[in-house]
Amino acid sequence: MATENKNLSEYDKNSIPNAKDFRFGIVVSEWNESITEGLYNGAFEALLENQVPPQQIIRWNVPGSFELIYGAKKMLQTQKVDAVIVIGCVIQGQTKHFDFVCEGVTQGIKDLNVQTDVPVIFCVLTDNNIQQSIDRSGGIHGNKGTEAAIAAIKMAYIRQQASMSHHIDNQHLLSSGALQIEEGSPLELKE
Ligand SMILES: Nc1c(NC[C@H](O)[C@H](O)[C@H](O)CO)[nH]c(=O)[nH]c1=O
Ligand SMILES: CC(=O)[C@@H](O)COP(=O)(O)O
Repeated sequence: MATENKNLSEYDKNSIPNAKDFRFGIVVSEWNESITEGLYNGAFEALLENQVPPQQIIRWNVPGSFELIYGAKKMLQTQKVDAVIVIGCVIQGQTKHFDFVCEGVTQGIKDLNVQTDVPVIFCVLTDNNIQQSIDRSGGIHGNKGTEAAIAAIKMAYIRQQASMSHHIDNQHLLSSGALQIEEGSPLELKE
């Protein structure tokens, strides 16, 4: 379904896990600032609406969308967060630079999702013109920042559940004797 057939800001509030204990990082590109600020506001408000305290939301700015990769990587390395949202707006110019920036950011953020344990949500508009960006950052098609915040909550919850099930599996295996960990082993569970 294309964006023009859905509102990016609409979501079923009953389907959203409780997010009050999650911490979120948001890395925001300064290129096309009027658009990225609108996307950030959509994301920030959606997190607040789902009980995330503002003090649990960390914002960093980077020069452009290509720097979202490094910014997200350093946030993951230095901050205790349950998900990161990267926000950018790339608009077609006169040259092929658009293609390289879009492809580079897409692949870079994909790589972070593969290589690290914390989900990184892709909130980067890749538009033909500024009107398309306006329409998707609080305009007629809603706000992609809102969509990204909801995705971040859902992915943080999936990460939390996966971690808990892994721990339960270990406990079950230990209690059943199927898994034996030598004393002093780095795998030894500390109570
Ligand atoms: N043209 C756009 C850019 N270009 C800048 C790059 O993202 C990058 O900052 C530069 O190449 C230095 O590494 N960035 C956007 O976010 N949006 C654009 O439309
Ligand atoms: C995505 C870009 O870097 C692009 O907007 C820059 O414009 P131009 O291709 O005209 O240099």
